[in-house]
Amino acid sequence: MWATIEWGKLHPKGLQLPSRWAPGGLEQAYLRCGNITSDYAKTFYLGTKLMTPEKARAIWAIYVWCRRTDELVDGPNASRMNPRELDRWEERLEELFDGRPYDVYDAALTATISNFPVSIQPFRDMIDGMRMDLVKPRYDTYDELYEYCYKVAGTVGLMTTPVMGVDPSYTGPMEAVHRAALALGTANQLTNILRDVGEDAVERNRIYVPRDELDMFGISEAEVLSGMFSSTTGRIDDRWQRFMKFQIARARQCFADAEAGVDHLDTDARWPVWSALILYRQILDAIERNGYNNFTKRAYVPKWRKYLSLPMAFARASSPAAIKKPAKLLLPPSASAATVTADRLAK
Ligand SMILES: CC(C)=CCC/C(C)=C/CC/C(C)=C/CC/C(C)=C/[C@@H]1[C@@H](COP(=O)(O)OP(=O)(O)O)[C@]1(C)CC/C=C(\C)CC/C=C(\C)CCC=C(C)C
Ligand SMILES: Nc1ncnc2c1ncn2[C@@H]1O[C@H](COP(=O)(O)OP(=O)(O)OP(=O)(O)O)[C@@H](O)[C@H]1O
Ligand SMILES: [Mn+2]
Repeated sequence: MWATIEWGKLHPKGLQLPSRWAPGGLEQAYLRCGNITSDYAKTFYLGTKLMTPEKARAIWAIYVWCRRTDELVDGPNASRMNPRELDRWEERLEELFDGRPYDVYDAALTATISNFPVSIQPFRDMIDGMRMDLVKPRYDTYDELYEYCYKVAGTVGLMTTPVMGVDPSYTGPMEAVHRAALALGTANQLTNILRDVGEDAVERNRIYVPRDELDMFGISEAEVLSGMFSSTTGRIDDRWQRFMKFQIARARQCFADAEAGVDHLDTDARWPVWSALILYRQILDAIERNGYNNFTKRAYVPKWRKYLSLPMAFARASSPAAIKKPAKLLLPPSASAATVTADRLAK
């Protein structure tokens, strides 16, 4: 049975939702998205509470859609995943953008896109990123990896920026904000990849770090698959340490490219974004503290550091001086790879 619920006014086409999925209507749909967000990412959820309720719940709806998309290829049912399922997921996406959500979580997103100028393209691109994950276990170059990072993470920046909004006093080009949003997504994804090198290689036969860069440091694919420990010292191989220094420097550069953009966001969005940036970036420090062993040690940010970071992020978000910094644009992927040359870092 289909019931038109109170959000007809939100969407020009009028929204329809099976009533069994919307016992309390839109409010319930959003609340459920909020609960899922808080289950998966408590600190981040807390950050969204500083935003206006309209923005916060829109971000939760986007979060849940992204999380579900990721679960399709990464979750417990992932082994049954195939391109057909992703095609179906994309049809559902088109339908929900057309005002015909399939379930209650989709419905929250339908309402979101009618409230904020969110475009469908980054959502399509994220599904495409998941398709890449199904068929592409290796990356030859950083340009290839960058495309993957854009699709699975840069897209998140493009989805959420129209909800968070830019500061009314910002008069610069929107392009700079979008580039920063892309940079933060890329930085997070690169960090995620560096944290999980061992797990991805051993459990999933995936190597995301670029093959030509492994070559540059004289590292073979087989060595990555078996863990880069020196047979004489038993410690992480020197080549791997140098390689990781190079990778970490590039990820840090992406975080730096994102920084100026955060200050252009609307005030209430800055804290959650600074928190995400500061928390995620610390995973890189943790990899260093682990002596670059991302094969048998998982880099994580200890709780006390996390909680220390939140007031730091808050201070950073509230600092008016930060706004005066000139916007810095993200270099194109190959240029940005070139700025942090292997030579400089291999010392
Ligand atoms: C306000 C804010 C921080 C919003 C982002 C919230 C949001 C909608 C997140 C969705 C994340 C998600 C589930 C993506 C699916 C693909 C995926 C899993 C990507 C990886 C995320 C890390 O998740 P996790 O640690 O749980 O990974 P595991 O699966 O457990 O391995 C990613 C690394 C990508 C995360 C990317 C972002 C959070 C993008 C951030 C960029 C912005 C919010 C734009 C900010 C704007 C400017 C101008 C700087
Ligand atoms: N200790 C950690 N170290 C590194 N990354 C983390 C850690 N905890 C969570 N994350 C990542 O940071 C992102 C934000 O999540 P959040 O910090 O809210 O995680 P949480 O585990 O729910 O937090 P809490 O410690 O408050 O329960 C998530 O995508 C998560 O993968
Ligand atoms: Mn995942």
